[in-house]
Amino acid sequence: MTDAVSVRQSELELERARVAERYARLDALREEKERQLAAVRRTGLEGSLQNHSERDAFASLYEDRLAQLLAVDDRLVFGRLDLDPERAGDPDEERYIGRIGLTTEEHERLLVDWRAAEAGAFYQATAAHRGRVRRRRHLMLRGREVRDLEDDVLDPDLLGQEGVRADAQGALLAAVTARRTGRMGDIVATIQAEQDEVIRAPLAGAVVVQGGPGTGKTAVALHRAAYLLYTHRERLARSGVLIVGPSTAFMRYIERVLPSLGETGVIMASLGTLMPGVQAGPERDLDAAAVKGRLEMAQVIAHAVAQRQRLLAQPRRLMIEGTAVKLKPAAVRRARDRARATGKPHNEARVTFVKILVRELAEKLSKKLEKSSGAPVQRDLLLEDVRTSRDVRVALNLCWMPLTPQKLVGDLLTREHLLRAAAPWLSDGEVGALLRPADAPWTEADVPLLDEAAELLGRLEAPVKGGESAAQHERNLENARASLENMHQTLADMGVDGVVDAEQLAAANEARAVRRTTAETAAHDRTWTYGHVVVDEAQELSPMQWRLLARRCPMKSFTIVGDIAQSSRRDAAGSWASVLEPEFGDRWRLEELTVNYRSPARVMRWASQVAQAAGLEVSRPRAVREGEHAPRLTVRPGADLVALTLDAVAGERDRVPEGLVAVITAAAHAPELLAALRERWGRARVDTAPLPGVEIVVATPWETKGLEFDAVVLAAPERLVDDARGVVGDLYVAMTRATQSLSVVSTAAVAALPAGLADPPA
Ligand SMILES: Nc1ncnc2c1ncn2[C@@H]1O[C@H](COP(=O)(O)OP(=O)(O)OP(=O)(O)O)[C@@H](O)[C@H]1O
Repeated sequence: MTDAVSVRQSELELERARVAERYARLDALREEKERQLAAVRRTGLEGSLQNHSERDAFASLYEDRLAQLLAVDDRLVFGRLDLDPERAGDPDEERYIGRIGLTTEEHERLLVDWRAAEAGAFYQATAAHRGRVRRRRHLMLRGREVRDLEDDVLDPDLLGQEGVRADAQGALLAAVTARRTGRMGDIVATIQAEQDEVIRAPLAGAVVVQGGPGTGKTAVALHRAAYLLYTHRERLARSGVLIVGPSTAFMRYIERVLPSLGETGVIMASLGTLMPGVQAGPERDLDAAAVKGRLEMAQVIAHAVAQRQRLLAQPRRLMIEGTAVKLKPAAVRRARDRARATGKPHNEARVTFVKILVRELAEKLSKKLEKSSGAPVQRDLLLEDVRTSRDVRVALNLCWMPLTPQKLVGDLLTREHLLRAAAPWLSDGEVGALLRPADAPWTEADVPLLDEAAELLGRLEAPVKGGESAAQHERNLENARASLENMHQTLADMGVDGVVDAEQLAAANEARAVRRTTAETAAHDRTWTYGHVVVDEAQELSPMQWRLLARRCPMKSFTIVGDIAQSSRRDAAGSWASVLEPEFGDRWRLEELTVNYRSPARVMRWASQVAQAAGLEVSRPRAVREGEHAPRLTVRPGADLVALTLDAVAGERDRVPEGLVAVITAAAHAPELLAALRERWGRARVDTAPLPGVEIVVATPWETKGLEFDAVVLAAPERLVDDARGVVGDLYVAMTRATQSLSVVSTAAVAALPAGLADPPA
């Protein structure tokens, strides 16, 4: 054995022992939490606690911690920093970096959470600016086992020592070339300096992260969410962090990243699920999407609401308990104006409208009754008669009907006269694009319209009084305090250490409430305002979708990631400034990511060539590797697309054994290709999403937005551009999904191919 090999071997042995020590501590902590949890549950069963909610609060506290401890098992430790001593004469310092922080029972530090300030140097130190860092060591684990290590030596004094390499890139390269599973993984072990800067940017304000394909925007956005939750735990546990992505397929793709970083409390939503109670599908009609996305739709909705507050053309005779009373247009107008003047939303202002008219009608009725009977009547009793009169109810409803957002928007999109009245400036073509059958399902483009309507309509039931949440927190805190003594005593009796304070217990209750609203925010609380919102693939959002999101976080604390060039939108703005101007003005800052970790350089050259030929301004990130496989183009005019695609897929499966292959194609071709691929490779291996066991995915560009695959076969590229009415964004997205290899197949004439596609660069 050479010296270098033996040094390396002994270093590996050392690290294996150190890592094992940290796993042992993790296991011990898990056992402890399991014991505590079991004890709490037992106390509940024995009925010795004040009530179930106390037991549940404690149980959920322990469950949360246990879930976190369980989630970080894979590659718990991934780095070591060797540091100069803080003061001369001190010993050298070693710091292990991992997914969570761990200490020994004696409170000595075993592992530093990657998000802690003390871990920052692991990501930021460079040879030029090394700070106290002498060496950065990457520990490469599979599961719990240390497979390899790699040193990045920053202190020149260490260079030349046996087994030591400088400026190592192996950990990064191993990560970026690994086979894809169809689910995004975390990058916590190899976050690069420019990414780290974005991840650790301050919470306040809006940060826009622009970057070409594969620069890690999604990864960075998710790690930033984890960082913010760690750093601002108090604040964000209560208000919550919302992560928004383009589609449910994308949300599924990313859903494991945060749990693997020990964070489970975020709320994830696709553009179609942002309106509670509405599950909207994609908007397939590009014209309708374009009109619905325009900011002026806010005005259309406002008009539509105002037009549901109608006046009377002529007096109306109403029968109340057998007596006729007249409702006059002027009275309705006065009541309407006073109701509007309250500034309340439609349904809430209606209460005022109804109250005024009921009182006036009761007044008239009493006068009439007094006149006919000659005796005074008790007016209070008449109010009830007026309120319950069928005629009155019908008349008042005709003037000012209580409305749900679904009713308002549904009517608007199905009844031409209502639409034209609310939006007289729309052209016939635009009106035609918006109108749809009454039973048409909701689409993503409808969601902001519904949200706008909900805002202007207000609640149907009585409004909840303000200031509830602070008062509620006080009450929670009080309950928690009251229960603690009893709880601690019970736990102490059982020999369990209940290290929780009242504030923690109250926060746990509230955090649980936030988490419950993960599903329920969507289901119930449209007005919930988040502490931070992360928007991925942000170039896809329409102005109306931005308006909705701004409402979800009035503090405008946002992380916005995207790539303007990848937009599918025909009316896409050419710059972030114009996208963000309406909601953010100039109060946002731009960060750029410049390195592509996904696609090989040879794939990117081709994709960029196509994008530029179409006049798209693309970021040209530097790819971290050239790639092994030259991209392939097969053009056979008039041939069978299915046969060509099957051949190409077979070729890619040979090139990238055990790789995940995607066939990306237009919606019109997807069904026949899916059927043919299933026939050839079996049903279980071929599907429309990268589900477990699937080896070949058939999808449209929209469905693959944000995703990646080892190899991509792009079938009928010309059709993608036609379907997008000439917008090349979808084609560009499709070409940039491959981590290893790309084949393009077409049965069109070469002249019909999108510009730049016919001659792939070498
Ligand atoms: N520092 C890193 N270390 C290892 N892998 C990384 C790193 N940064 C990014 N990656 C990997 O590169 C790939 C692309 O990342 P990601 O999907 O976040 O890019 P993106 O910019 O959102 O791409 P797109 O805009 O094309 O959807 C992912 O597999 C991600 O894990």
